[in-house]
Amino acid sequence: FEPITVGIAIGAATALTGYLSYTDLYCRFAECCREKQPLNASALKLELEEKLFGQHLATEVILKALTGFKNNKNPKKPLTLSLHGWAGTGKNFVSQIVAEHLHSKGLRSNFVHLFVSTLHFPHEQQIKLYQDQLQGWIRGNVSTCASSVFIFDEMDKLHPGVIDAIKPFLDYYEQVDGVSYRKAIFIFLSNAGGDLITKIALDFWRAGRKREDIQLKDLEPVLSVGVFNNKHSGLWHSGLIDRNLIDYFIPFLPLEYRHVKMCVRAEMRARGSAIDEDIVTRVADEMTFFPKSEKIYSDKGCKTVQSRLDFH
Ligand SMILES: Nc1ncnc2c1ncn2[C@@H]1O[C@H](COP(=O)(O)OP(=O)(O)OP(=O)(O)O)[C@@H](O)[C@H]1O
Repeated sequence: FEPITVGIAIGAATALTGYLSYTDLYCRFAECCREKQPLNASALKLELEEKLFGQHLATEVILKALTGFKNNKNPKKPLTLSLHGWAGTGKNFVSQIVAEHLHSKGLRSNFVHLFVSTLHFPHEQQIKLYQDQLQGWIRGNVSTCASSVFIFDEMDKLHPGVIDAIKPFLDYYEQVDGVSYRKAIFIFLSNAGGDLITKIALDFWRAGRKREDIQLKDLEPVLSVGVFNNKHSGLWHSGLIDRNLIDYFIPFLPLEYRHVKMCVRAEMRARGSAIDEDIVTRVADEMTFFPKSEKIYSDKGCKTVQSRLDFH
């Protein structure tokens, strides 16, 4: 080897490691968009199994969808998940967990964006403006970070048509105006279809069948058609469904008395208190249950558990 060649090689190696450690150092203090960072599927599985109660279908589908998508080096379209179910059954809770596994700061990350219909798109007269803004926001954010996550809460309160503005981004295009959306993830949350899910869960219960025996195929087709035909679903006659751009319709089952108790215990644990079964029972007994005759499912899921616990 000539000394000059060796010198260049050493120089290049130093520059490279210097660059790498600089990047590492930088990303330790400032948030970086790590597009290629793999998903820790077993950690996600463990967290969902430990923390999400009574949602065997959602757990299974979310795991499958995310691992498949993140393991695919060349996805043909962004991942689109539509979460449906009764109030307080864990849709926001799961989105938060998923967001944290994709970008460690979760909902506080610069690459995770939460839109709430009644907050961000309240006026029916402004649909055109919202569509333009939405396109601009999404284009800007995906240009900055290809693996951006967009969560749309309260889809059922979104004026019909608003969401169709993002249809071009969800489609099978390699690029739209020079930006590729294929690594992005879109999550829609909605109460629409909650009645259909409850009906099927109730049918199983009345037939003496186990809740865990409900399969995705019992619910997914009913859900997609139901949501498409529901004027108040945010996806009414939506091109997103028409064009099969939603990859998974994920049902959240209504929560039973035993699940509410599990939520109370989880909350006590999170507060660092010892589990007091008397209090657990008292809090769960204060919740209201439906249908009137059988009183199986909690009206508000686990939603008011935290505030109720404050009174005990
Ligand atoms: N299945 C569940 N397992 C564990 N905890 C739950 C579950 N469902 C709800 N919770 C608890 O209740 C709180 C409220 O639930 P969450 O906000 O996720 O409901 P939601 O389905 O998004 O309701 P909404 O449709 O009204 O927005 C969560 O922060 C969590 O603490």
